[in-house]
Amino acid sequence: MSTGTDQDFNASSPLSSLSWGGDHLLMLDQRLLPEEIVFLKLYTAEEVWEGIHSMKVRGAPAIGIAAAYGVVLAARAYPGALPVEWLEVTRKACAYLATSRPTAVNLFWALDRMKEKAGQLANTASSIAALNEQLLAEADAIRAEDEEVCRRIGEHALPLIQDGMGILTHCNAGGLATAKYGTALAPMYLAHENGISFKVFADETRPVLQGARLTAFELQQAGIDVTLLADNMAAMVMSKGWVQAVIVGTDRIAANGDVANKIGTYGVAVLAKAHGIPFYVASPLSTIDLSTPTGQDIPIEERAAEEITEGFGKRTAPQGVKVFNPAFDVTPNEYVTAIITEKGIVQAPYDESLKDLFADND
Ligand SMILES: CSC[C@H]1O[C@H](OP(=O)(O)O)[C@H](O)[C@@H]1O
Repeated sequence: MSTGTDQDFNASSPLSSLSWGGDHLLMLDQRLLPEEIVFLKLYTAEEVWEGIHSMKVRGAPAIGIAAAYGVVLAARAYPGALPVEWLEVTRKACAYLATSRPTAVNLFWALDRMKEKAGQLANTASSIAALNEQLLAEADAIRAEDEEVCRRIGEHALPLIQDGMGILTHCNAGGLATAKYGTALAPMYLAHENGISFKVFADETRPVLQGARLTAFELQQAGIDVTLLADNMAAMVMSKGWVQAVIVGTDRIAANGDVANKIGTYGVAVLAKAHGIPFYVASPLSTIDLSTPTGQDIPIEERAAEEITEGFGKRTAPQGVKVFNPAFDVTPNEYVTAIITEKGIVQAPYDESLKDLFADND
């Protein structure tokens, strides 16, 4: 396990995906990027559920943060004065928001934390208004902690980026997927701020095009050299010697180090291994799920056929054709060179090194 420096950095996504507006959650509609920048004011847990499910907000940490504020909105809507009823409202909101998407463990991690906090608060002799203020403070803390966690991931990963390197990434694990900085993109922002010269190759990441629409957008805005690739081009750029490292994010890491991430990541990992290129996964501890034994136990979301048959705004496949649209795949741990966390970089054997990360949390 390595230890990072205490550098700070300001660069990140040019836009914040989520912020609290006093009585609403302000959510950037990421489905409209990069052409349109539209912020939505959400006033109910139902609107937050829909924002997560339809991917207006996406990215494991951002999904967890949005859900936390969704619980706050539900609690604030309780009209009564009984803490026991208030607690029931918050618990129902947590269960409801947990149905919005199945794979990113940050959603359940954040909701479990909000549920635990609500349980603690309901046992105090506070007014409902005070309970709501303290529950909001917990959602704010989840957001603020994620920002610090991503910054630390950037610091620990910084030594992996040297002058002249080419780095390939898949999907979007940038500031838009988190509170700020991102996970996989955090070291890229920090390296750029430190004057390191490197190139990024961003897979467009079909079918929702998070790489083209979000990663290319974020990095271009930050002045980072980014080249957009169709997903079937990764092998060629690796064969040309243009890529010296792959850095991706993740939605859930199982206890054995298997990594669930955006569909297509597994293929990139196999290609990286075939070309002798290190494959790094940037992950907050909140995305590591020791209660899930292996990658085969991770629920993989399947999304609507239209994301594939009409993803570019026009039909590109025959009516009635069968479609398989898994939103994630699982990269077996043997393809993972190292996992970069806010506590440092860990390597195999992951069933031990991941457990050690949580040892001093007990
Ligand atoms: C920093 S988490 C980013 C992670 O989430 C993305 O999935 P989605 O856009 O469907 O929420 C993708 O797997 C990214 O690697």
